[in-house]
Amino acid sequence: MTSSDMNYLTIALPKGKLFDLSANLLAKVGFTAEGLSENSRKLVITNEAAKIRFIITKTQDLPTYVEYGAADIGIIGKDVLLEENKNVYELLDLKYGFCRLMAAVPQSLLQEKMSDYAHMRVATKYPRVAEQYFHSLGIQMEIIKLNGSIELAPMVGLAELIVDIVETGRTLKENNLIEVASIHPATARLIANRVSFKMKFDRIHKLSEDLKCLLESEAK
Ligand SMILES: Nc1ncnc2c1ncn2[C@@H]1O[C@H](COP(=O)(O)OP(=O)(O)OP(=O)(O)O)[C@@H](O)[C@H]1O
Ligand SMILES: O=P(O)(O)OC[C@H]1O[C@H](OP(=O)(O)OP(=O)(O)O)[C@H](O)[C@@H]1O
Repeated sequence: MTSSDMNYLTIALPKGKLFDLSANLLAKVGFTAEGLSENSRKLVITNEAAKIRFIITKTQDLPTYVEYGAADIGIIGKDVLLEENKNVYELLDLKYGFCRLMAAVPQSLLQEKMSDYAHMRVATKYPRVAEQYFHSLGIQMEIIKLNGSIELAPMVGLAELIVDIVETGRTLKENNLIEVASIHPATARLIANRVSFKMKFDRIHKLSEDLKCLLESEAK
């Protein structure tokens, strides 16, 4: 299956926190399929009548599916887009999934200025974002890539700092971590494969416009 199948529009949705919000939003503009659920073990769900195909991916892999055209479009957090840095079009800010990328340290390691953290270890799920951020400050750090529960790393001496996303701040607070730098805000984005955007322009453009109108009307 490839999106070169001109009859279908293939939409990638990520498992996890953005799945339900994204599936519900798309349903409101008529893009849905029977059995579309994060809990389903089916990874490809097709609506034959509407010529829509959904694929369900791991969050971090979604931009890769869209870059290679295995999906025409997808929905993914800006944090993941910044980290994965794939060659895709970002069409629309969907204004949900609010969080921000930031750096934090345990209270006991708090320094006066960012340069005081030079050469310390940073645990993160976002090594590229972390590397770029510290590089932009002219600070060299040792980046340690982890896949989750990042807040654990400073508590057990794996790293001094973390770079992660924060939403409510509850996880930081419960683990005695203090935010020392805000790196980038993030929300869910509609993205498109560059070739698909040209070849299936009418469908993708209409979907993007319909979503934009819906978000504007819901914001009123
Ligand atoms: N509190 C939050 N925690 C995590 N992600 C959030 C939060 N708020 C918004 N988001 C957004 O939701 C996206 C998906 O989060 P989720 O935790 O499902 O990611 P994941 O990497 O798939 O998780 P896991 O690796 O645990 O399966 C994030 O990339 C981010 O854009
Ligand atoms: O500010 P808060 O509202 O507390 O949310 C932030 C937390 O949520 C995310 O973790 P997630 O639940 O995705 O688990 P993970 O650490 O395994 O990625 C993120 O990595 C933080 O740990």
